[in-house]
Parts: sequence; C-alpha cells; structure tokens
Amino acid sequence: MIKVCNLSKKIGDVQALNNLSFEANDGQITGLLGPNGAGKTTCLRTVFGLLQADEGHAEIDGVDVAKSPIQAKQQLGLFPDPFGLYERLTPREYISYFAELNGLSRTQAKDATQKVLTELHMDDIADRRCKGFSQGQRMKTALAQAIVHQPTNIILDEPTRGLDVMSTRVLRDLLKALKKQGHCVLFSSHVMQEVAALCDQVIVMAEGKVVAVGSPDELCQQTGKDSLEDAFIQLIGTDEGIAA
Ligand SMILES: Nc1ncnc2c1ncn2[C@@H]1O[C@H](COP(=O)(O)OP(=O)(O)OP(=O)(O)O)[C@@H](O)[C@H]1O
Repeated sequence: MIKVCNLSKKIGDVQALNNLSFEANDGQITGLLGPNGAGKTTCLRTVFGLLQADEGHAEIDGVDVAKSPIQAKQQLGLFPDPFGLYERLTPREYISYFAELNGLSRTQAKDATQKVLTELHMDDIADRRCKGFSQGQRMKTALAQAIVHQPTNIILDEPTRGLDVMSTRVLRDLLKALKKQGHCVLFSSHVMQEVAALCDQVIVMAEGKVVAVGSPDELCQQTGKDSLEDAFIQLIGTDEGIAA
C-alpha cells in the first residue's frame, strides 16, 4: 500500500505539490491522471525517495520513505525509462544485477531472475544483449527489473509513453496480472483511454492538488458525464495537455 500524506514541494517558483494526499491499495491499479505540469512525476519521485518533500510524507506499507528509505524501498519497484537500459548486458545479467542491488544473494537473484524471465515470456531473449531490442522487449526487460525482488508495490511513470499498440497491450496485460497477484500498482498518465481501461481508482490531479478520486464510473457519475474524458475536462476546467 502506498500512502501520500499532505505532500508539498516547491521547485524554483513553482508549487509542484500542494498538500497532496491519497492512498493506493493492494490488489488495485491506481492511476494518477492530470494535465502536463500537474505534479505527477514530482509526486512519484517523492514517493520513491528521489525528491524530498517540503512538508508531508509518503509511506510504503506503513514505512515512512524519508525516515527509513532502505526499509521502505524493499517493498517498492520502480519501472524505469525502458529506453535507458544497459545495452551491453543481456536481460538475464541486467535483471539479476538489480535483484542483487535489492538485497538478494547471488543464488536468490539467479533463481528470481529465471522466474521473472519465464513469467514475462522472455526466455527467447534472455541471453541476447539488449542493444537493438524492440520497444516491447525493452519494456519487458525494464518491468522485469522492477518486479524481480517481488515488491508489493510498483510505481510506473507514464509507462506507455513511446510504446506502439502491441507493446502497450503487453504492458496492460502485465499490469493486470500484477494486480491479480495482489500487488499495489500506481502509475501516472495523461492518456484517458489507458486510465479508463486499467484503473480501479483514479486520482485526478491539477496544480499539485487532488481534484477528485474515484473509479472511472464514479468520476462519470460525480460529474454527470458519459465518458472519463468529459468527466476529466469538467473536473479540470480545461482540456490542455490531455491525450484521448
Ligand atoms: N527540475 C525542475 N525545475 C523547474 N521546474 C520543475 C522541475 N521539475 C518540475 N518542475 C515544475 O513542477 C511542476 C510539476 O511538474 P511534473 O513534472 O511533476 O508534472 P507532470 O504532471 O509529471 O507533467 P507531465 O505530464 O508534463 O510529465 C511543473 O510546473 C514543472 O514545470
């Protein structure tokens, strides 16, 4: 479970987060939906401990990220930018390297890597260097790295950005599988279709604040609109920075 409590963060002159609070539960996919500049990336970076909040705090399974970062991050996987893989490594090498960084012994890392390679149907590419990989192959490698140590919680910042339709579908299926296994999945997006298709709970953000919370259907009901896109525009008051 990921809990964000009254987070505020000023970057330069911009109030990127403004008293932001929400919870993302286990066994659910939670979407952070907001226009460009709403504060989604700043929020996720703060939850991961890469940025320090001015006020408020974030908890992973009840552990304060700022106070006990190592303990908190043991139960957290971060889906990195799939375009920044170490190209000289094979997926097997890359994934087991991160497994060891996350505290697994060499033998545990080797076994955990084989397990995740099988789960994500990557055995055919497991021992090829990442250089030259397709977007989908990169994305699977990046996701495998994020989940190899079996964290309860997984954070993804705009995971489908730059992916083609097939890779997007693969990623969606993977996220649904993680949810089914009881993981807490939190991702940011400004792609309406993706959020409507995947999320149990949507946190609508604008200007660093929560504007509304609910399932896609509940947000439609709250606003009296037929589609999430119309509901969102009503809540935000503009359609700037939103992708259908
Ligand atoms: N390093 C930085 N320097 C200056 N301003 C920043 C920096 N990082 C974030 N900001 C500002 O903080 C606000 C929130 O940015 P953030 O990247 O969190 O938004 P976002 O919701 O992820 O946007 P997008 O959908 O465009 O990626 C924006 O106004 C942004 O310009």
